[in-house]
Amino acid sequence: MDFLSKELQDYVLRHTSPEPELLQQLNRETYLKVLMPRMLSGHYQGRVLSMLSHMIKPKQILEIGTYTGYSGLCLAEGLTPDGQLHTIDINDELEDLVRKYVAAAGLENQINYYLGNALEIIPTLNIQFDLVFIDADKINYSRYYDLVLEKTNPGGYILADNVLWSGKVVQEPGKKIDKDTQAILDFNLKIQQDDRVENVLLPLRDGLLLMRKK
Ligand SMILES: C[S@@+](CC[C@H](N)C(=O)[O-])C[C@H]1O[C@@H](n2cnc3c(N)ncnc32)[C@H](O)[C@@H]1O
Repeated sequence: MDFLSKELQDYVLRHTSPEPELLQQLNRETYLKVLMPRMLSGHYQGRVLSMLSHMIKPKQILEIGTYTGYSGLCLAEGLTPDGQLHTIDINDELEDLVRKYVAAAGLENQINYYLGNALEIIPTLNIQFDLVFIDADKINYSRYYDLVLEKTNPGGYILADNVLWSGKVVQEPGKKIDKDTQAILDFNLKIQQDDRVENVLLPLRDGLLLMRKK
């Protein structure tokens, strides 16, 4: 679902910094070779993630849901020179592609890629994060939040993608709510009621929830 008209989307993109060449290549290769390429953040959201990361200047970033590595490379743009990004994905079929682009970006020493279930890997990470990006299976968003909140520094940020879930969060009353939509509804409500964080839901692409740990 598009929340802006095609004309406005084009205008917004024409007034946003261009997509870096390497990310254009990764974007193209994902669309050519990988299933469900719409999962990739893409030019506009990628520039937003990069801008937010530059504003935060994180030393430690956690990303849940690497996919082909696009959003991770965007977030890594704002790392401090000695900073590290930790990114987790359960799908090992994308490993070669991810590692190829991490190497092409010259970030092999700053990006730590973990293959496996994020619910099992996060508890093993003995790291405090300045920025966390939740972008994996929607059903587990609340669990990821519970796992990462204690590992987020006070004043640190947690971002969650797809929180408008193609507009299904406001579907007609009486219509059956599927499991993923219910999980997103529960997650959004939980954050709104949690006074340990301040939160702003941005209607950006499929909805990006920004949280700041107090
Ligand atoms: C929406 S895609 C991530 C897109 C990526 N962040 C981007 O913007 O380019 C979601 C990813 O989460 C991964 N995923 C799903 N369940 C997972 C789990 N339990 N642990 C780790 N990764 C998982 C999927 O394999 C998929 O690659």
